[in-house]
Amino acid sequence: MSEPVLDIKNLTVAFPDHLVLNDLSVQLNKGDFLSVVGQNGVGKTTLVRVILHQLAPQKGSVTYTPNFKQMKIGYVPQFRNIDEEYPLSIRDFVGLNLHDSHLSWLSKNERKKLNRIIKDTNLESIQNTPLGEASGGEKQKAYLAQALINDPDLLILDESTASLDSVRKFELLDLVQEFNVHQNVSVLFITHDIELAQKYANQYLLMRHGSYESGPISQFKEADLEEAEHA
Ligand SMILES: Nc1ncnc2c1ncn2[C@@H]1O[C@H](COP(=O)(O)OP(=O)(O)OP(=O)(O)O)[C@@H](O)[C@H]1O
Repeated sequence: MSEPVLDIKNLTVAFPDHLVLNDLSVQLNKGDFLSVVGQNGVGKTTLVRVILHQLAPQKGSVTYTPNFKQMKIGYVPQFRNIDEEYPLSIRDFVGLNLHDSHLSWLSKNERKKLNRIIKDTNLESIQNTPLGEASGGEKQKAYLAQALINDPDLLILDESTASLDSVRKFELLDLVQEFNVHQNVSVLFITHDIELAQKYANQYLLMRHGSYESGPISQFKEADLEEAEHA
């Protein structure tokens, strides 16, 4: 039987002026690739903020296995442009997540980890390029490598493929799929792109204002999303 990584039960989040999440329950098992879809403002990022303990729900719970403290979570944000003058190379940027000590240099082990992730995310040939000079697809790959460097149990992609062209979207998600399949990293993928949502996921969560639907991706009906997107 699959082991739950996240068990989200009856989650309710309200801001002073409106209710955003209303009794949302969904489970993410070890090795799942869960696509989360739904129209703008339905609460996808709010859900992520609750999972990351940045926001406390009014009701409901998220249970982490083994527990929140021990769970390693990697996060890849939506594409944002980085100043051309940004001084760090791609390699140094990816390595930022390794620094958990006061030392300003990397240990032998950390260097090994960094070399491995740079290689596994196909960044070797451009690792010394300043991040500010990299293309959009390369920047997103650098964010992905940074999120993966500590071998997360859960990888959250928050519209990370938005504004990439279709070749780069598939390239990024092919990489994610490698880690999902071969290293059993569970993935929560927020997207408006139905093609990607269906191609890579084994599970889906369709969010509507106040009602939710989830299950194996084979049961996902595009018509439901269209209806939800235009509700
Ligand atoms: N701190 C806050 N205070 C008040 N309202 C908020 C706050 N954060 C989010 N909201 C509102 O909650 C709703 C859900 O926002 P959220 O960002 O979770 O939606 P989303 O589904 O991720 O949307 P999108 O697809 O546009 O990113 C929106 O109406 C938003 O304006």
